[in-house]
Amino acid sequence: MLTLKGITKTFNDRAILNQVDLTIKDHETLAIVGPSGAGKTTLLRIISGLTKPDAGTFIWNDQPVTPVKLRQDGIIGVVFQNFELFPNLSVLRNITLAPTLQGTPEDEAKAAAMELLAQLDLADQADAYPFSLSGGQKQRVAIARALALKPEILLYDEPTSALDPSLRDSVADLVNQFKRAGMTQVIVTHDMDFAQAVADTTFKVEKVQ
Ligand SMILES: Nc1ncnc2c1ncn2[C@@H]1O[C@H](COP(=O)(O)OP(=O)(O)OP(=O)(O)O)[C@@H](O)[C@H]1O
Repeated sequence: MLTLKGITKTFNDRAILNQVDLTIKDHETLAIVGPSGAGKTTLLRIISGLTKPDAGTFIWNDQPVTPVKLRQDGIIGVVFQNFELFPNLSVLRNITLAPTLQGTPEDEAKAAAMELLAQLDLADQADAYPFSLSGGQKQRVAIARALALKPEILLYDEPTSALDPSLRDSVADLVNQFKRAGMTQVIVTHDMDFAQAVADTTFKVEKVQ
């Protein structure tokens, strides 16, 4: 369980998040919703260790922790809104890069990546480069890349917004499949129908006046 307490963030003297408390329970899928500009992405970036809060504490399984450490330790994985794949690396290499940098032997990392690609219906794209993939395929590679580090919590930033609306249901199916497998997931979305289709819990970020 990850607990955030008193998360506060100001940009250019404008308060975006003010004393936000949030608990992410094991195995739940939590949707972070709220109006545009309320600070949803900022909160996700703080949980990912990509943005430093001005104040606040994080407790992981009863121990104080920093989000940077959680991400470095592979406890938190992130699927970015625009996928952020490495354009000069094949699909397979996009997925094996972080595990091999962390010391997993190349063969082992490749075998695990091929398994993930097969699960995500992408096995035939292992040698492709990101430019040749559809939006939905890029997203699944981004998900495979995050899963390759075996995170305990998977974060998604607006997973439906960079995709054709017709793909929304397939993203919901995937998220629900991971949920059934026991994954803990946190999803920033402005899409209330999507949130309703996947979330066990909804957390609303309010705009600070
Ligand atoms: N690095 C930054 N520097 C300055 N202002 C920022 C920065 N990042 C975000 N902001 C501002 O913080 C506010 C919240 O942004 P954020 O992207 O977190 O909102 P959001 O709820 O995710 O919005 P949306 O639904 O439109 O994506 C916005 O007004 C944004 O302009």
